[in-house]
Amino acid sequence: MPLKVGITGGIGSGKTTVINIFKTLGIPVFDADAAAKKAMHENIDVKKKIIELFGESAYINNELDRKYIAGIVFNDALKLEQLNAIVHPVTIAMAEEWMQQQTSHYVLKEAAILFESGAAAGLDYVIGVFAPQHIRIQRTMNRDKVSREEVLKRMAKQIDEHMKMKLCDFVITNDEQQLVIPQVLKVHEKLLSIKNERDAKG
Ligand SMILES: CC(C)(COP(=O)(O)OP(=O)(O)OC[C@H]1O[C@@H](n2cnc3c(N)ncnc32)[C@H](O)[C@@H]1O)[C@@H](O)C(=O)NCCC(=O)NCCS
Ligand SMILES: Nc1ncnc2c1ncn2[C@@H]1O[C@H](COP(=O)(O)OP(=O)(O)OP(=O)(O)O)[C@@H](O)[C@H]1O
Repeated sequence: MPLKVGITGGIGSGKTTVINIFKTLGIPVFDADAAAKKAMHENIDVKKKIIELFGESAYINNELDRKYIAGIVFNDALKLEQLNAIVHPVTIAMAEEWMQQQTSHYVLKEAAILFESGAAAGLDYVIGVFAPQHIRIQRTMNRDKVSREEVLKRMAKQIDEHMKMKLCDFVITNDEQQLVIPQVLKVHEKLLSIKNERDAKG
């Protein structure tokens, strides 16, 4: 069984960018955002609950209207909590099933809200990807073509970044000053040696 390793960091921290380096090292990655989206489109029970919560206009031609839902949940804490309660347990179960099938030394589970969703509890280690807030805001505004206010609203639903990093076992700084690849290699080597030690102990 591989080590189960989470990788987290707030919106725009550069998780996807860092993960692409781990992928070149042959490490399988579970994308929790993508799994949540899949569940919201394909899981009949999840879809039913979402329609109960947001009404028929939650879907247009069977496609989740993400802009519409985002407009509600990032302005209404209770609705976000209710949406999370529908989606997160299903996503966590999907990740668990996927991780059990992998044969590598370790696997990565990527999620912006790994601690917030309770998913970190089932993992062996967590890697944090850190970037300062002003860089994260600018990156997300550029990538998603959204306003500063929209980015700030999502940030407000995520644990403070410094606190999040304190909860992590490893931190990779992606601030455009420090080189990222050597930091990834260091964490990779460490995880391989932990796994080897674990296997040697039986
Ligand atoms: C509200 C939705 C429809 C908006 O879709 P949209 O395409 O605009 O955003 P996307 O899903 O790509 O998320 C972009 C970023 O927003 C932030 N974000 C998304 N969901 C949440 C959440 N529940 N709490 C806090 N931040 C969130 C994360 O930083 C994420 O990386 C969508 O984010 C959603 O369904 N969220 C609830 C499910 C969830 O928690 N997904 C994240 C699982 S890790
Ligand atoms: N070191 C870097 N230098 C320059 N641009 C970067 C760097 N790291 C990430 N970016 C850019 O910043 C944006 C956000 O990065 P990325 O999509 O990897 O973040 P993320 O943590 O996965 O975000 P989210 O939680 O929103 O999904 C992307 O457009 C990416 O290309």
